[in-house]
Amino acid sequence: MINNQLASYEAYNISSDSFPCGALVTDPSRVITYVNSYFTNELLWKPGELIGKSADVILTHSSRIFFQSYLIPTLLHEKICQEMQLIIFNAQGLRIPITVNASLRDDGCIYWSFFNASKRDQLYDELIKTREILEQQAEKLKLLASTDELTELLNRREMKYRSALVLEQAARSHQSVGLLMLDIDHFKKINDTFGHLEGDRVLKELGKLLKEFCRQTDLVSRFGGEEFLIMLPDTSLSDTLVFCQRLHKSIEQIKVDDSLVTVSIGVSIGVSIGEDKISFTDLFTQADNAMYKAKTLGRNRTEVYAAYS
Ligand SMILES: Nc1nc2c(ncn2[C@@H]2O[C@H](COP(=O)(O)OP(=O)(O)OP(=O)(O)O)[C@@H](O)[C@H]2O)c(=O)[nH]1
Repeated sequence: MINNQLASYEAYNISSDSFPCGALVTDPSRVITYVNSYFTNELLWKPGELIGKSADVILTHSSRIFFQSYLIPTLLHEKICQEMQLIIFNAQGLRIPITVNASLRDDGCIYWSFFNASKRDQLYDELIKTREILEQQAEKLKLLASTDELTELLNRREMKYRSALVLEQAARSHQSVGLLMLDIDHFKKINDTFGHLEGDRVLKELGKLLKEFCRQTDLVSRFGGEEFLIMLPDTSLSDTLVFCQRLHKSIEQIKVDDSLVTVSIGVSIGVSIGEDKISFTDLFTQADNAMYKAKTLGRNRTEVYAAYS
């Protein structure tokens, strides 16, 4: 039966040279005793450069360490190891990633099969790159979903969400929270006089100023057209009012001009203070009422919600 099979292999001229992988045998001293023609055809080694040499000649430094410290002990113990990853050199010193299967025979010789894994590594690289791109896109989408495009401040939805969390935390730790509703005065006139593009520039500049003016822990948002909402965690009424006075001074520095007129920006601010457990909607309504009071009383000023004034 076996003789018949060998005969049929011979008929097809099959030998280990026919397989599209490297075949290599090492003796008990890890000296190479056989390589198939894959090493010549694909890896450009001449058989004379390998036969009689230690297997170390084809291994990179780190693969040699892995070979000695893991592969050989595993083979001695299990007699077989599969799908191990190594890097070998071709005859020109090029590093080739390979997958190795090996079995240890009773005579101490090890039979190795080497599969070129360059394509698999390329695929891994492509997958890693794709994952990085997707992560960056997800990050951008997250930012777009939570920020206002023009000013890059938090948008209305994100502000509501984060403010509610801050209020919950403040109620637990019995801290007061300042909420400021800030509305640019006569913004329609700015648009009408200087154009919408200039109006947009003012919104952007104010957004930048607010971001720089506030602490990292404050929440700063563009809540609507020319309305900004700011939440100051752990801030009392008196500290909030000091903050507002400084803010008015700072905002006055923003100018709009054309060749004929120069105008300073003014804002009306409404303040409410969350001391006990209060919902975002209630605190917001209070600040909004106070802001309308500031408008009514002449603009470019801060008013506090009636309960505190
Ligand atoms: N350039 C620009 N203008 C905007 C934007 N969003 C809203 N506006 C304008 O802001 C103006 C707001 O006008 P009003 O609500 O009358 O308020 P105001 O002129 O500021 O007057 P007071 O608030 O009473 O001081 C309108 O002209 C809107 O078109 C924006 O994104 N860009």
